[in-house]
Amino acid sequence: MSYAIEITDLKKSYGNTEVLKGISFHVKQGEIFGILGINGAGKTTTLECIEGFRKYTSGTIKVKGKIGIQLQSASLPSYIKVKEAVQLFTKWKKADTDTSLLYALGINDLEKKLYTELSTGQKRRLHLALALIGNPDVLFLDEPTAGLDVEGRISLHNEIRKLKEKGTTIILASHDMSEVETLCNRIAILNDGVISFLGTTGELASKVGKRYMIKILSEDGEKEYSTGSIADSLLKILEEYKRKNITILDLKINRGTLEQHFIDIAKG
Ligand SMILES: Nc1ncnc2c1ncn2[C@@H]1O[C@H](COP(=O)(O)OP(=O)(O)OP(=O)(O)O)[C@@H](O)[C@H]1O
Repeated sequence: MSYAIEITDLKKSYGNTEVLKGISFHVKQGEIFGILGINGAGKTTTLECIEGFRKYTSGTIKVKGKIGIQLQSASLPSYIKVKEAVQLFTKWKKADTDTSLLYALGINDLEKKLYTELSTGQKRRLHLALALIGNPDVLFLDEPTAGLDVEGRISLHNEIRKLKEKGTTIILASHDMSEVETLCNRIAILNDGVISFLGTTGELASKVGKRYMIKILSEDGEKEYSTGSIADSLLKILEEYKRKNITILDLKINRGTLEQHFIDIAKG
């Protein structure tokens, strides 16, 4: 198996605070790998160490091939034109001048606009286009669709999938489980400086599949019950409502979502 990224026992401290306490994982060539965690879990720190932007305390990091990094918002000057940003990155990466990326990402008609005039979605697309200049083998995305509406997210997700189909290895950080579920082959969930889950989203889903959520809306308000056995629990719950003479207005049963399981794991 060929790996694009290999991380072994990576540790990073800011002052006396150890944020990464020895994490190890590898990313296979051509896969989309997701790093998940709640705010402050260390996702950006991990990405920046791998990208080479941040010094780490110890451990080893190996990355194969050319890398492309999607900028965070506010990384570009407000008054740079889209065209100028593209030219700057093309020169910096010693790449061929090529506007097909702008066409592919649907932002070709924005060339004369100033960065500050772009919408959040347009900025994200520009950041992706800039990261793709020079045709990277490994692409780093940090919260690639943060702040986008549903349509914007779906459309950017499609672009990311197309890149995977072309063979680009993608590592992305997100706290959005649904984004990761739809895009990633494998994920690592960071919690308290260590990886608390490493595997496929399918493996995570099979754990979740064993639990169900029963949601009951009554004249007393809404209550949620988590159970592994619908029949036993539902019977007990309904008997309880009958005994207390509380009217049930609505009842829903859902399979536990990956989101709920992620929150359980991410918060330890
Ligand atoms: N430059 C820095 N100096 C000191 N502490 C920092 C620095 N950057 C990050 N931290 C701390 O390290 C921890 C991890 O931060 P990081 O940004 O990597 O988390 P994250 O998972 O990406 O969070 P978010 O989802 O909020 O972006 C946080 O507690 C943060 O306060």
